[in-house]
Amino acid sequence: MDVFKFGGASVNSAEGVQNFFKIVQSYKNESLIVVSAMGKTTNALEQIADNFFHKKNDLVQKQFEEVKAYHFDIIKALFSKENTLSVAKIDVLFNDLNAYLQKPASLNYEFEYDQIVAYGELLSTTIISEYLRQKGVKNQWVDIRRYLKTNDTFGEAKVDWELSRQLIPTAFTFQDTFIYITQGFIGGTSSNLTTTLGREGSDYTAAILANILDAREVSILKDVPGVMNADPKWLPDAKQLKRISYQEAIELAFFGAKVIHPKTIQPIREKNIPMHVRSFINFFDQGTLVSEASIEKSAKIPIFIQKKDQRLISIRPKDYSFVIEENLGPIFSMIAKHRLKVNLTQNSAISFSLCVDNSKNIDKLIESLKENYEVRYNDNLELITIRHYDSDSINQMTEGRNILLEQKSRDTAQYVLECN
Ligand SMILES: Nc1ncnc2c1ncn2[C@@H]1O[C@H](COP(=O)(O)OP(=O)(O)O)[C@@H](O)[C@H]1O
Ligand SMILES: N[C@@H](CC(=O)OP(=O)(O)O)C(=O)O
Repeated sequence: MDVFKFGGASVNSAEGVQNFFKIVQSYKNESLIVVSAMGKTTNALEQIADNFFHKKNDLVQKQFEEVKAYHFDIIKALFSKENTLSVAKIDVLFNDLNAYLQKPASLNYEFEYDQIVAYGELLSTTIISEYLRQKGVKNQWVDIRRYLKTNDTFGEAKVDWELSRQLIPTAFTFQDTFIYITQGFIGGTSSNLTTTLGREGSDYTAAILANILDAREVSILKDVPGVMNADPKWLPDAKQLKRISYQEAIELAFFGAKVIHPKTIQPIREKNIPMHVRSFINFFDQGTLVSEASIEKSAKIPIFIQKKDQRLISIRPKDYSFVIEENLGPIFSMIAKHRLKVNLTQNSAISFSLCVDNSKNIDKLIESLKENYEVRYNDNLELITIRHYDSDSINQMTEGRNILLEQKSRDTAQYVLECN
């Protein structure tokens, strides 16, 4: 059995869904297909959740109608007039969501977020499963929330592996069907409340299912030919990497290469399952193979990762005491409490610097830190990471730029730079 993951970009239009059908139709093995919300639907639902929580009802209704119209444009192009049954199934989901939005919100923001945002994947998978059925491709739609169990950390739920290992094999038996369609990114608590695994978590869902079901391989379908040595939207002459090791893939994801979700590699590596990152446009092209095998020469070329919108925070104890473990412990627990992603740290005797993704929680962190520390920061910075760097690649990235902080290890060089 093979696991596929189709991201939002692959199914952002009726043509995308038709292309999905062509790929599935041409594939002859048992397939479990994980799908994300269509296009930028999760972003739109995030806004609805935010306005719902803050009781901005007019905006909620307007944005709900926009999401509905976007999906119905696709539905109209896909379904025949006679296929009222499929359209009715999709309508049920919109009616459920609309009914939810009419009720008062609870006081738990993350809970409300998950209940609303999960509709993106419920809608996309229903539309796709029904379209395949209309085209005569037998498949089974699975509500993954019943089988992929998590704790109740809404917004970033942790997988309950023990329970999921018991339940997931009961859903995907391949007895009556060759093809399963299910949702990425979402799960359910043991009391069946909807949760999400964190933004862009569908790759992770594919990896979890592959691990539990001992898949033969995983294919992640993207709008790029594979993993490149840079985001081609940033550096257009980026080169494709034909083959990389699990370790390299984890490093790339950790440093922020958006092409693979950071949590994806661990579950497939544990079972030594190969993963192909390949184009949904040219599905039969080779793509990038991620596996145990050592990095090929091609992967040893410099790999560039850009993270925008960074903040560099410098912290100094007010009493000029050394920055040692007893200071670092409380600083890191404050960072964890505010759920911030630290991308780089550096310390001297009496100061500690960290480079973090900008987010609304940073100001709260800075306020908390100011109780015991002097805090300074720079905004609107760029963090560039170069794996397998050499002097040319460093020059290419830093020449003529103001470097605020730099750090090098044997394999990786990182630069916090002012934006030009
Ligand atoms: N090293 C890289 N190689 C390939 N693509 C990359 C890389 N770094 C960032 N990307 C970006 O990742 C995008 C694909 O990932 P993503 O948008 O998350 O796909 P999806 O949401 O469809 O799963 C590409 O369009 C590309 O801009
Ligand atoms: N739809 C979710 C999950 C996801 O992984 O999406 P995508 O595969 O399009 O990145 C999100 O946008 O966060």
